[in-house]
Amino acid sequence: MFKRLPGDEARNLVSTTPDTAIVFRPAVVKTPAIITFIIYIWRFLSALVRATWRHPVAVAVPVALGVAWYWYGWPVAASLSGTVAMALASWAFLDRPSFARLVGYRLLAWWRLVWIYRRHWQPVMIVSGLGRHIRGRDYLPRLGKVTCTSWADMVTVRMLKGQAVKDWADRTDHLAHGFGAKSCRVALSHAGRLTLTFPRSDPLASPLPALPIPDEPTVGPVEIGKDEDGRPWRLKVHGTHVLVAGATGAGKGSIIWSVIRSLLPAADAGLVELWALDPKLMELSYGRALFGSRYAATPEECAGLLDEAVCVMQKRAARFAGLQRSHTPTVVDPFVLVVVDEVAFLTAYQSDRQLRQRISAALATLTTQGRAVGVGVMAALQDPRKEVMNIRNLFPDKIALRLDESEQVDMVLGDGARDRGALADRISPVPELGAGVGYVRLEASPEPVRVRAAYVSDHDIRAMVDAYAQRGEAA
Ligand SMILES: Nc1ncnc2c1ncn2[C@@H]1O[C@H](COP(=O)(O)OP(=O)(O)OP(=O)(O)O)[C@@H](O)[C@H]1O
Repeated sequence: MFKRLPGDEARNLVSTTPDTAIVFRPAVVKTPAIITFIIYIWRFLSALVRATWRHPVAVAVPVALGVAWYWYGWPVAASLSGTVAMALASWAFLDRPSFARLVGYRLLAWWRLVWIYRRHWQPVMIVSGLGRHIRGRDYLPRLGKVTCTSWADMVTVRMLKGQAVKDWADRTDHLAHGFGAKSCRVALSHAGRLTLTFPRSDPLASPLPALPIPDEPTVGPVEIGKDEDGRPWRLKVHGTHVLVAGATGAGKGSIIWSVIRSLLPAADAGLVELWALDPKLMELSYGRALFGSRYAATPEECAGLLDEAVCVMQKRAARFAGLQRSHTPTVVDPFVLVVVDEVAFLTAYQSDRQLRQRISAALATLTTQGRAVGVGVMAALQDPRKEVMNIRNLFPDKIALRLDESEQVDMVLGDGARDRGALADRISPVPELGAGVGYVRLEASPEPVRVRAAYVSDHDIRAMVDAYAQRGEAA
């Protein structure tokens, strides 16, 4: 026997099917044909005005050709279109970047809007659960503008009322596959509006050679690679602390060495001091001469060097107190960058408990108080779990290179970073494709940015040592 549910009787009473006792017929109000006609004409005219307003050139070209055909016949129209096509082809040939910016990417964006996004919008939204089909009506998020760059499509979307960014972030896989892309990133642009980024190609797929050493001493954001838009990746090291996390072979060394490389002229001019802690005795020992006496490898030496850095910091803080609130690098008070390779060797894997506590306390002191007085820490580590690195949140700026597990991404970059598209666990383990590739999340911006560090080879490091260690000795 089926259980009778409350309301079953009412369902039989109020029914639209003719075999039940009481037949309920909803009133049908017929809309006069003229009103429907006016609505369609209105929609057509407003779409026409909108298209002319938004795409004046795209509308003017076919209209001009149509007018030429009508008034002067098809040969004139054909030769006119030939001339326009030739002019565009020569423009593309002579100045590709400006042609791509002003014509190419706009045409591509229009084509992809029509052929990819508008065509698949309804099924992708319904199947992914971002749209609803209720009583024969579709309620879909509004597809906005599509903009193309050299590597990706940026699609603006107006969310349905009541939707949250997380609803979209949870469905990036559905969106990517639905629109034929490898991945999708979600960013909030305004209240209720999102920008979805669908990469078409990977501009960071090939390794970058080491960047030239700057001509002028610079402590400001240093150029160490490229971001996904093809712009130089400039990392701020003065006035912050940077944590670099990545599995073995992820390319942590390329970030450390690219930063050191770009600070060399400033170090040479006395505006920067590079202090190196190299408990693995692998990475930094290669350029040991660049650090002079500020190089430590054994845990005891590392603890000593960190204590020294805390001392410098505290003396400066005492001198600056009440006089200045931020640090400007000078020869008297240079910016001190403490570089720590594999910090977990000193904090988690260190068997001597007292030494471990001393090192952790020094690192915590530097990362909480150092940046205002010109002492920064840049630490690299493989395993970002809290048990291994309990002070990871004290680093304002974080970089996640290739990681082994998806949960580690948020551990490094902060909550929600993976949902926003920082897929560090999906970076290729093949060094040519993925080493040095990562996501940066800066203190000032919650959006993770995909980047690739330039590769500083052993040969480059030797050349750096030859050029700058000798100068340091001579000075
Ligand atoms: N930016 C880069 N671009 C291209 N290839 C790179 C880059 N960085 C590193 N590689 C390649 O990847 C290999 C591993 O790099 P690296 O030793 O720096 O990784 P790591 O993260 O420091 O690893 P580990 O923690 O084991 O020391 C290098 O030998 C090099 O061939």
